[in-house]
Amino acid sequence: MKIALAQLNYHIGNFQDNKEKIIRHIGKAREAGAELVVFSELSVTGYYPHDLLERKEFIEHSQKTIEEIARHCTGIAALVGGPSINRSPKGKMLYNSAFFLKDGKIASVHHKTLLPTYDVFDEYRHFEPNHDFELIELNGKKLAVTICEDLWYNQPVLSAFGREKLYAVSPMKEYAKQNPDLVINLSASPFSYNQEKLRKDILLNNARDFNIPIVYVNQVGAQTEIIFDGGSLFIDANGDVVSEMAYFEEDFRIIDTENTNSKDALREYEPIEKIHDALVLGIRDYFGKMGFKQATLGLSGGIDSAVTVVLAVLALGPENVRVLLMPSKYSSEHSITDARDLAENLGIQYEIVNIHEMVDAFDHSLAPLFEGRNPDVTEENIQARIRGTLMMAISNKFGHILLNTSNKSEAAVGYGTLYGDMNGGLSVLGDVYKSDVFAMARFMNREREVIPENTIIKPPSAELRPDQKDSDSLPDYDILDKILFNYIELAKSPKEIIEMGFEEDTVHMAVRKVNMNEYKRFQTPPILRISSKAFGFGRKMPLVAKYPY
Ligand SMILES: Nc1ncnc2c1ncn2[C@@H]1O[C@H](COP(=O)(O)OP(=O)(O)OC[C@H]2O[C@@H]([n+]3cccc(C(=O)O)c3)[C@H](O)[C@@H]2O)[C@@H](O)[C@H]1O
Ligand SMILES: Nc1ncnc2c1ncn2[C@@H]1O[C@H](COP(=O)(O)OP(=O)(O)OP(=O)(O)O)[C@@H](O)[C@H]1O
Ligand SMILES: NC(=O)CC[C@H](N)C(=O)O
Repeated sequence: MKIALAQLNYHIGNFQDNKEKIIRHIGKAREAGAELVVFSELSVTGYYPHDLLERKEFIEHSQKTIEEIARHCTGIAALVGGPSINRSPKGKMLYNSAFFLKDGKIASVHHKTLLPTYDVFDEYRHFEPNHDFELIELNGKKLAVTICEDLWYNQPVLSAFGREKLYAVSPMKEYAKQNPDLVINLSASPFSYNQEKLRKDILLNNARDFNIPIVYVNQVGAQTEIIFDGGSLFIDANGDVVSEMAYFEEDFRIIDTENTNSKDALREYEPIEKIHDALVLGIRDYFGKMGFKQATLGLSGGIDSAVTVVLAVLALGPENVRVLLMPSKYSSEHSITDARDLAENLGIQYEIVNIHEMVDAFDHSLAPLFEGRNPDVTEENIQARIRGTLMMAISNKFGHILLNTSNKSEAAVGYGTLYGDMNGGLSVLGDVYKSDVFAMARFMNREREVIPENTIIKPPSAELRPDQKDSDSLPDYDILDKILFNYIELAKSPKEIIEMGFEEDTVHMAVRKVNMNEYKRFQTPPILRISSKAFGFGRKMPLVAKYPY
């Protein structure tokens, strides 16, 4: 059977554009002689529409759109993802479904069985689970239609008692009893660097365990902070990849289920490269889908703002990025030259605004109130807040969106000033540990020195007081990041982390800072997610709590 895999980037709630894109690809698939074209999970609405799914008009609009798409499905069949309402004696139930379109009509509707409700997923909030496992018959072949998590049934889910809980039902086992020729999976599986391998293994193992080929079509593109990487697959019954589609871009491919001999040459990625590409796509789609074109940020000569500005230029073009260099009396001469060199290398607009006098004016006005008190973090923060105010002035005046430059290590331990350098509309590096920010800077310089070498090799500093270094307040980043990764991503206890060989005081200090600073992260902009445990709505922690750490 010839099947077209349509790996596309959807705009949530933009039924018009999504519909046109789907119809265009149905036509393309038909012209190429495909018998079936498969789109990704909730393709009509975009994944994930959250509480838009609670609105009657939204569901009706989706239903009408699918009916219209169905009318274009002649001479070819299609599987399109969307919400479906089932009217039963118990009332109206909403399902996350795959619509099988054929002969100009909706021929059947197949629902998702396993509804993920962990990390960034919240599907039980809106959908009911499926209990029917009916195959589709098409041109003499029997097809089992599954939706994303349906193939993840044997993955332990984080539960109150550890990572033990397993789903009670296995959709694959239910379908396998009926001997399908092929499993189709409509997916919306986001990128995360520590889940990538797991995802592929799950898919390959399913094919191998049940001895059935799998057609897997993933969504691509960023939806606010969640970045979908695509990488759709055709896997043969031995669990070998026959076709692997592009990452971080739309792709369209026709496969022949009878021909599994010619395997695709798979492209090798450097470890940091996918994170890099994910963030570029994240910025581009946040701006593109919101109708923004231009970004701004403060360029300090340090590595975080350097990496952020390079990503912004790749996503939006140099003509759409404008930066401010805002030296104070504590800024070193090389910070200004490093920042200027970078701006010139990138060909972006930059201006220098010295904040020295503004800082003095604040200090002067506050002097009578602060009489008898020594300068402390208050004065340091005033500098960061003056910069934050200037950046927001540029944003207001010219319509540039401010990119936040805080990395995950800083966000974790609260090393940043509220309403200062924590300002911004979108956080680019908030899920990237400082050690990976260095790796990314090196990757960006792989062909030529875009980021001045000095920016990469100098010790990180906030430059808010004389000779300040991050290492005065924090452990070295290579140690801190490992502790944070074990605590945040792997949910290990401080005791377990100490047993791994980390110094006791350092572990307690890091963990205490993470817990104490929930309130700060609650006020940060959305963070582009590249890990399986990013700060944001996939990590829900109480602000007010007595943390056992
Ligand atoms: N639980 C809670 N719920 C709600 N609000 C709470 C709170 N606890 C404190 N607060 C509020 O938060 C304030 C403290 O937060 P904040 O004003 O931000 O200040 P704070 O966290 O005390 O200081 C900022 C720290 O970040 C460092 N920094 C600043 C700028 C850039 C960089 C860098 O290298 O990137 C590092 C700086 O050196 C300093 O160590 C308190 O004064 C209080 O108003
Ligand atoms: N002199 C400056 N000129 C322009 N922007 C600045 C300046 N200093 C700080 N900023 C802004 O505030 C952010 C926080 O900077 P800071 O230097 O305090 O620490 P950082 O987290 O090490 O960041 P970076 O590595 O970019 O310096 C910077 O990324 C930058 O956007
Ligand atoms: N849409 C989904 O069902 C996604 C959940 C799945 N575990 C994934 O990350 O791919």
